[in-house]
Amino acid sequence: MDIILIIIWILIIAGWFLYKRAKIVYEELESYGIPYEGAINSYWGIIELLLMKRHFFYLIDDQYKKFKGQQIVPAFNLSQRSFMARDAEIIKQITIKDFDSFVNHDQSFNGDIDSLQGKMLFTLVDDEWRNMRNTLSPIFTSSKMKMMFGILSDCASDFMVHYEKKVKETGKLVINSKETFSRFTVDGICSAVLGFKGDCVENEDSELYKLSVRMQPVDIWSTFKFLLFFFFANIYKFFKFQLTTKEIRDFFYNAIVKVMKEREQNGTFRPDVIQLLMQAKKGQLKVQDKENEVNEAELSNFSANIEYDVKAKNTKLTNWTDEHYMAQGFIFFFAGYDTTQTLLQVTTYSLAKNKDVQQKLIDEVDEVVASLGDASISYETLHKMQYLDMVISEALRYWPPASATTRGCNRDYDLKLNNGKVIKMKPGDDVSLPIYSIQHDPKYFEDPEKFDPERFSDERKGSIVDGSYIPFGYGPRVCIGSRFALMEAKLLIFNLLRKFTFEVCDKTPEKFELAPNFANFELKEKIFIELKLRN
Ligand code: HEM
Repeated sequence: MDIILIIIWILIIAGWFLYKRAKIVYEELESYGIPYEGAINSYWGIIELLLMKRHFFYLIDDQYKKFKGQQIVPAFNLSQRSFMARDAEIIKQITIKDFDSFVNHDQSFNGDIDSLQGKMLFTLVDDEWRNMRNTLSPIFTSSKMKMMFGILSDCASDFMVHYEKKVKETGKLVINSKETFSRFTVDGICSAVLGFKGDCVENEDSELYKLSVRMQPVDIWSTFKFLLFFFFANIYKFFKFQLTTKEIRDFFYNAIVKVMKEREQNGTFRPDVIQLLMQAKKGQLKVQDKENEVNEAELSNFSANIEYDVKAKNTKLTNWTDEHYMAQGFIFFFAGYDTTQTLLQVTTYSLAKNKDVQQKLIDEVDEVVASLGDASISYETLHKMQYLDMVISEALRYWPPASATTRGCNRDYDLKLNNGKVIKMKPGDDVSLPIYSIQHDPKYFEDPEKFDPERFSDERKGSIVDGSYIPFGYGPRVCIGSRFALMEAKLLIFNLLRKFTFEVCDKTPEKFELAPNFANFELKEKIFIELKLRN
């Protein structure tokens, strides 16, 4: 009985302490007309996350919907002031126009917080980030993507051989789309980035596939560590937690550092990311390869990456260690395979549900196949497929694989609101960009719950407001791997639709509902769809 009383008192005091802290942090916002209620929601939201009651995505979306009409509202963090932008103009301002005041992703990240995660491009800050981004950008230009196109085409062919054999036995096959597409994207990223064949599609017991599953924070302990990493960086640091296990660190050491050394000794060459990382390490990688560059702006809707100048003021910070290169291999793998498999899940599910869209895409695929004769599809031809680009663009709007991203404020900054008031932002403040929510805001996208690729047609795409469509983020800190992801996803959809149609089956869920883990696209009910052999 005494113990229960003590616990109740501890909870009351902790609750009162948190309330007072929220008041100090957010009180100032009330004077700008930003409801204080938002701050309390944030605290309650974090408790729900800790208890694994809801997915992070729903907290963001609820907060976004609750404060209709506001341009900026409080977000979720207990270590620093945190805001959520719910306005395309503000997103544009923060990510592009005033980028120099918002260079980094989040203040809690830095090199010493986690030996591997702290050194990835995603988490590097300021000039260290600028230098690394400049070093790595040449790896993801269209000329380099063309170089890797053959590697990914081979992965897509292996996938097709495997599944054609299976489907032919009965004429149709029900697949667990998350597992099926994860196996493909792990193979793709493994072959194109790490430089060896993954064999996850062919080999059901693949150790690499099992490792990729273990990398996802789905169990309580990993989710808890992730939450500490994001929301209570000081506690995370104090206990010297690491998000990655020794097994994962060893895998990436062997896959990146060891292979780089071996290739250097043996003088072997393969057109993959690891080779480009070796060139980048020696400073031999040039940003432009004009002759082979593809003008993607001419070829597709949103596939083109704008190259921003992110030159560092202090260019001397380039003495990268082996751990830095290992960290880049890790982030390319981690950020690359799960996002792209989510895109494939959403695309195939949406095509199965929207047969008219699927038929229109099949018509385009057939037209391209007829024009190819015996030749294989090229990088340029794939990117010229306009309807495929529209479908993929809509899938990325409908369910963006990354439902939010963040920017940390790195210097005093006046954020002007439409009501004439100015929020005085300080170094250490965070702004989250709610990718899913803004892409589902009827203010920007009419009938947002409808899967409608026509939004991206030549006639209509011009009316999309800048800053409201941001599946790969926005500005100089935009996803570095977007070209790779689009190429991989388009290639597989093209190959699949040559042979199969996607059908809804008994086990296909009516809608997506995310499981209550922290961050990744893990559904309560898995998506099963049927692959049916085309006549
Ligand atoms: C459909 C697939 C993908 C989606 C939707 C996606 C989405 C995103 C988003 C939203 C960001 C944050 C951008 C920002 O804050 O403005 C990001 C960053 C990043 N992504 Fe992706 N991504 C995808 C695939 C990939 C692939 C294939 C790779 C690597 C091969 C990759 C590597 C990265 C890296 C390294 C960053 C950090 C960039 C930086 O901080 O400079 N992503 N991605």
